[in-house]
Amino acid sequence: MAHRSMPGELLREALQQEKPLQVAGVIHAYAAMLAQEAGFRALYLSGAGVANASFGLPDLGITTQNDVVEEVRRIGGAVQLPLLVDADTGFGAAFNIARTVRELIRAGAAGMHIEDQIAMKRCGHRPNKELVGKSEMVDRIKSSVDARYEESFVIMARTDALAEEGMEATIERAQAYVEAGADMIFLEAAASLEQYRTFIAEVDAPVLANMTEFGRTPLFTTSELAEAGIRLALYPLSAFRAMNAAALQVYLAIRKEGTQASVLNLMQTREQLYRILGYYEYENKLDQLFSSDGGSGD
Ligand SMILES: C[C@](O)(C(=O)O)[C@H](CC(=O)O)C(=O)O
Ligand SMILES: [Mg+2]
Repeated sequence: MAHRSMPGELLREALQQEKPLQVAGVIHAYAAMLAQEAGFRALYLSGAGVANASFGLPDLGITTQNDVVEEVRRIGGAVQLPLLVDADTGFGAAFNIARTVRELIRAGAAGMHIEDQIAMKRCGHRPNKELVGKSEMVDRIKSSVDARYEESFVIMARTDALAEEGMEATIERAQAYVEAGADMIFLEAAASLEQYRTFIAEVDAPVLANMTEFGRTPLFTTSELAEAGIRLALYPLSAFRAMNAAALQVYLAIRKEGTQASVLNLMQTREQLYRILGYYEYENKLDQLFSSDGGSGD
């Protein structure tokens, strides 16, 4: 039987094909289909996205392991692309973290990132983040690596230390995380390309840069990031923010004008929606299987 690549293998392959690998945030299954249509090789499920979009909650460590795993399953049912998953602080202590890893693998994720904030976490681009000590984070990584029964599953360690502790301490942390088995490092909230360069020179693992909008990190281009040595460029909520702005405009227009005529240009057409869903193939299948002459006769 032909070997079918595991999601983790697909993510690792994609990392070789594109430098930096652009990773598109998708808040749900249909967004994943849109990102696939646009040609991305890797997708991302944002913790903020799950909290904000699916639950109307802020990104403060309120959603659960199961909330995230459920979303991973749905996305995996819609697309084949490898999915990197935001596991926040791992959803508990050592055994919970181990279960997070196993459940994510079972749900079809390609990898996850786990961060060094305390469980009552905040968005990485907000002030007053609080971190666990280096050794506690090392324990989180060890629990993750130990629980990984599919070896290609990517365990990425995210450090939020830069804003709180400065570059030297951040590098020390990242080195310890790699030593503990992290495959890749997510350097959160860097403020300049120079910071990426300094960090990458000292850390022996592929580094991800978070290009989230309206945060601490300027919106660097892929060529700027490539030049600085960045291997993954993340756009966690870009499409979500755009969807939200468009949706609000549509709601306001309908309410104010009594018709949606003026905002049709903001909308995807029925034809576009159906094409990306593969709707027509389903319809053909219906016709083929259940056409009126060969049917049950009702
Ligand atoms: C990447 C992130 O962890 C997320 O959940 O998407 C957020 C993104 C954001 O709030 O802009 C983060 O950077 O903490
Ligand atoms: Mg997050």
